[in-house]
Amino acid sequence: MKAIQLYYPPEWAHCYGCGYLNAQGLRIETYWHPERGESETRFTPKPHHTAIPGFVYGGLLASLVDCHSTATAAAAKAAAEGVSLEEAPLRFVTASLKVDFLKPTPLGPELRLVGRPKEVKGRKVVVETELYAEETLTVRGEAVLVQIGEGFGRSEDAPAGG
Ligand SMILES: CCCCCCCCCCCC(=O)SCCNC(=O)CCNC(=O)[C@H](O)C(C)(C)COP(=O)(O)OP(=O)(O)OC[C@H]1O[C@@H](n2cnc3c(N)ncnc32)[C@H](O)[C@@H]1OP(=O)(O)O
Repeated sequence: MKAIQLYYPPEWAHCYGCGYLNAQGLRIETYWHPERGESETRFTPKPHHTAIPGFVYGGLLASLVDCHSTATAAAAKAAAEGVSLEEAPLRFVTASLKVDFLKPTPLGPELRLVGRPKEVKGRKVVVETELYAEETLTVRGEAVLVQIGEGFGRSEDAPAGG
């Protein structure tokens, strides 16, 4: 199975969280499981991703939820449209990101994010994510992702980062 991010065309592959062309980035890989209607990302934080010793920095966890959600949105929209990402790479950016830190996330174990599309409507997809450290749910996220066109980032409305 090919990670959703690997379908991104090169011009969309520089993102700090999910761009395969960003050597300094997290380069997360998300997989879509059509039989479950869910996505999954696995990531093992490094020692420098520390918040307080022994626990993962929350900003990193938010980044994981963010980029996991954009990938989930692309796969969910493609599934809803009955197209493959190969033939129609769909481009989503994050409009809104909500992250609840339910418990401290231990630094060391591989983390597992499970995403489910809650709404697929027009250009908008809402994705719910659960993040587990081993079997413990430590973070819950909800993101609103909006599909964009080729001209995104080339106008005066371009975002400052991302
Ligand atoms: C395979 C290749 C992939 C390649 C993808 C690789 C990219 C990876 C990106 C990684 C994630 C990031 O960090 S992205 C970077 C951070 N994000 C950004 O910079 C985005 C900055 N914001 C924007 O450019 C804009 O606000 C947009 C594009 C998000 C939305 O503006 P718009 O295009 O005018 O959309 P608009 O018509 O107003 O809204 C469309 C729908 O979304 C809803 N909506 C819009 N904003 C919000 C919001 N903040 N909270 C809730 N809902 C919202 C609206 O109510 C509407 O729903 P309804 O009425 O239809 O129900």
